Amino acid sequence: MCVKTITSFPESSPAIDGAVSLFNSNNGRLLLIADAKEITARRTATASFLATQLLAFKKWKNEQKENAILTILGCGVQGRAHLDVFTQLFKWNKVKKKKR
Ligand SMILES: NC(=O)C1=CN([C@@H]2O[C@H](COP(=O)(O)OP(=O)(O)OC[C@H]3O[C@@H](n4cnc5c(N)ncnc54)[C@H](OP(=O)(O)O)[C@@H]3O)[C@@H](O)[C@H]2O)C=CC1
Ligand SMILES: O=C(O)C1=NCCCC1
Repeated sequence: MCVKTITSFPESSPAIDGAVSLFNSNNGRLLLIADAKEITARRTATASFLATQLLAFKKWKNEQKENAILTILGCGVQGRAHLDVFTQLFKWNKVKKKKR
């Protein structure tokens, strides 16, 4: 059994904090408490990549793949996690990062 507790304070930096608690589902014992920031960052970026692959990459012709540009808007925790996952799993012609 697993519970994730998240706080979201958009004016704070980073905006998201929290904890993941994992319990043994046979006896209810607490097994671990982990940082939810890291897990949420990796989970969300991986889900974005899978969605992009199913909805876009699979339908692209070779020419579109060769000319693809990745643009990251906002360079916080999610921006960095998305940059990591999207550049590791797909080859881009150009990568742009937009900060304010
Ligand atoms: N769908 C999902 O599962 C999830 C969604 N989220 C959402 O993703 C978003 C980002 O979260 P996270 O990366 O953790 O937050 P962070 O606080 O780590 O990063 C937010 C970034 O946005 C930048 N930013 C804020 N306002 C502007 C602006 N006007 N123009 C350009 N950049 C701006 C900040 O810049 P600066 O450093 O200058 O302040 C900061 O780098 C949030 O809306 C959050 O709710 C998060 C986790 C999971
Ligand atoms: O963990 C999630 O999923 C979140 N979604 C929206 C913003 C906060 C975290």
